[in-house]
Amino acid sequence: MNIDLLIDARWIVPVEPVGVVLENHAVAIDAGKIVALMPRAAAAEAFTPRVHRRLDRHVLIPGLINLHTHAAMSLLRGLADDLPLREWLENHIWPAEGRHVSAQFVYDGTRLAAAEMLRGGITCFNDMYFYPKAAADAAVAAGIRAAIGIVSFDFPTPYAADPDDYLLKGLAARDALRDEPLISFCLAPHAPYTVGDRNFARVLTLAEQIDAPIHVHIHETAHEIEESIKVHGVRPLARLHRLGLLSPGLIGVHAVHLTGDEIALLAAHGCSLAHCPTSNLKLASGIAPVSELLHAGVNVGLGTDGAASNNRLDLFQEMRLAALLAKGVSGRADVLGAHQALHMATLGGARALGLDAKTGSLLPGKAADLCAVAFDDLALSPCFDPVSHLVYVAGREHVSDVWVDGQARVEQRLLLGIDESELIKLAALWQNKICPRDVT
Ligand SMILES: CSC[C@H]1O[C@@H](n2cnc3c(O)ncnc32)[C@H](O)[C@@H]1O
Ligand SMILES: [Zn+2]
Repeated sequence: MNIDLLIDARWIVPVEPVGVVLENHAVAIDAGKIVALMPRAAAAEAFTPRVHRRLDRHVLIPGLINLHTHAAMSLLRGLADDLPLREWLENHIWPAEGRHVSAQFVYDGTRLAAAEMLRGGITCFNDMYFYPKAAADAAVAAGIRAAIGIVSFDFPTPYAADPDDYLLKGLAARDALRDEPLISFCLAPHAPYTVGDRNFARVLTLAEQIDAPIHVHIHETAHEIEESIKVHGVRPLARLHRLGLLSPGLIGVHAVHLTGDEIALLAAHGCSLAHCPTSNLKLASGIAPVSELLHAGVNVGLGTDGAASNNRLDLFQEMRLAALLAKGVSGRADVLGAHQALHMATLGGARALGLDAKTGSLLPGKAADLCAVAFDDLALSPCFDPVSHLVYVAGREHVSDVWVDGQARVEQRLLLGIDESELIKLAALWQNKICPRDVT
């Protein structure tokens, strides 16, 4: 059978079924989709590929899925460090966004972020930012899969005047991108402290009408919960429950501060969470109870959050940190092992986004969203267990090749179709515009 691409690899970790590691297998790809996974010799007999890649010292995994980011914020990376969330947002980030964020800012910032993510093995990101059409256009230009947020706040910004304006602009972006196979949309109300009940009700109605997930920051800080009790009489999660938002379509971001009852509530409603361990630590928000959430059956994916609070868009870092923190806080070395961390960074994210029929694991019929990690490094030698090394040793610098929808986007560590030096110059131009006025 003639096919587009055959990739031989020393190891393939399909993620589904859980725990499987295939040695000396090949993945056959045609028209952007995975056709088969089989032993190399059998694949060589069965297929005549147009392109045959031999990755003899590599592990091939599904492309990583960044379940929560604000991609364009890469242009604000390092602008305000070492601050807690409220001070960071109110005194630094929101003023800077008010002065600088435009469609061009979002297009340039998202291209910068997409390039960093692709080079680090990320093939899909879930975005929450202003000017979603510009973010989607940048994702398409970079060739990365993206779930784009139809954002909403109660207050006006240079992007939109009122809650209806936010939703109408988001819907217009969705309409403009409806034929783009790499782009899907989520409703993205910012947080319970910036979105009122009426606005949440509109978001829910719209999410049901267009069958899209709802992606919202929730229970990020202790202060958020105290304020909600003062203003609404209940904790934020109880408020979202009261408004009917808890469902398998809900992606809660952060969820650092949860009671046992709230964990059970999230599990009972089939909600997903985006765990962002680095951002939660850097903003001193706390540590999410991930082992308890997983134990209760909550679907958990991994997010970087924006580069202004992380300050990297690096899911290898998030996998390792998620695993280490879960062990450290539980006092149990056996919680959140390497396979579970990889599952969170791939299929967990795909399930949350409702994209698991398309991506997140290497099953025949799914899109060929793939990441090859080169184990040709003394730090990765010897290798008794490639999944252990992926999580506990490897870094994004070991990513050698990336495909999205069967298209090569990174080859032998080089981005294809993206001019890195142009992006670096563009970032410097934005830095000149933003500084020194915004540095306080
Ligand atoms: C509606 S656009 C997104 C909005 O969210 C802000 N933001 C970035 N990181 C966080 C975070 O960790 N918690 C809350 N809000 C965050 C971003 O600056 C945009 O204004
Ligand atoms: Zn965020």
